[in-house]
Amino acid sequence: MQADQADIYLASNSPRRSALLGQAGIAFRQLQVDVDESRRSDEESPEVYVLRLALEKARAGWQQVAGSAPLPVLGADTVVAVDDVLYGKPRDRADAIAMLEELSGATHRVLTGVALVDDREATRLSYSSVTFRELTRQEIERYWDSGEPVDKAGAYAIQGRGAVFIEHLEGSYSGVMGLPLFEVADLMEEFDIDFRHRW
Ligand SMILES: Cc1cn([C@H]2C[C@H](O)[C@@H](COP(=O)(O)OP(=O)(O)OP(=O)(O)O)O2)c(=O)[nH]c1=O
Repeated sequence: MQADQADIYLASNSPRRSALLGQAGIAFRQLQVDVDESRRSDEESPEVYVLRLALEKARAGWQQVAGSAPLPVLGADTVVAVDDVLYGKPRDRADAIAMLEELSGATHRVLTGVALVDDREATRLSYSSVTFRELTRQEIERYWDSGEPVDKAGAYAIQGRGAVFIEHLEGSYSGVMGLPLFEVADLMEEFDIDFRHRW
């Protein structure tokens, strides 16, 4: 797609985020950005952290395109949180198994920050509450072996096999999957970007 036919840039390598934007009928071009995803300290709350990262990704994208074909840039970041402990993508098998054992039979939060940046900057936060049924150790190990958890915050995918663990969801399905479409549409409206003419 040509930049001049797109509504926005998406500063993300996540295939889930691309799929969700496409689902809403938003035309976009993808940008590769690289930002430091480390948390500043334990005092940085999950909410502040995801919004900061979403903004940093969108700003990094805007720096790439501002001089040439300037369309607003969308960035997003997703974490799973249990109290103030954050679970991002698992480092390895042991990390994923520990995360899933923590999520088993309990309720956790999924936070996704989204940011839209050009000369302006705006952010939205999506907050969901997800309850897992009890998982057995064998089930967790099989799930890891399926390959699905590897690049997902909290080591599961609501859009995949992980759906069978979810007893209850309160919030936003697309937000848990990585890009909350209600909030994205709201940001687009704030920037006066009309994507619905394509519907
Ligand atoms: C909880 C959950 C997360 N995820 C994914 C969404 C995100 O891609 C990933 C969280 O990692 P992020 O660091 O938010 O994003 P990313 O590194 O994959 O992509 P980028 O920074 O380039 O935009 O977890 C799912 O796909 N399904 C789920 O149910």
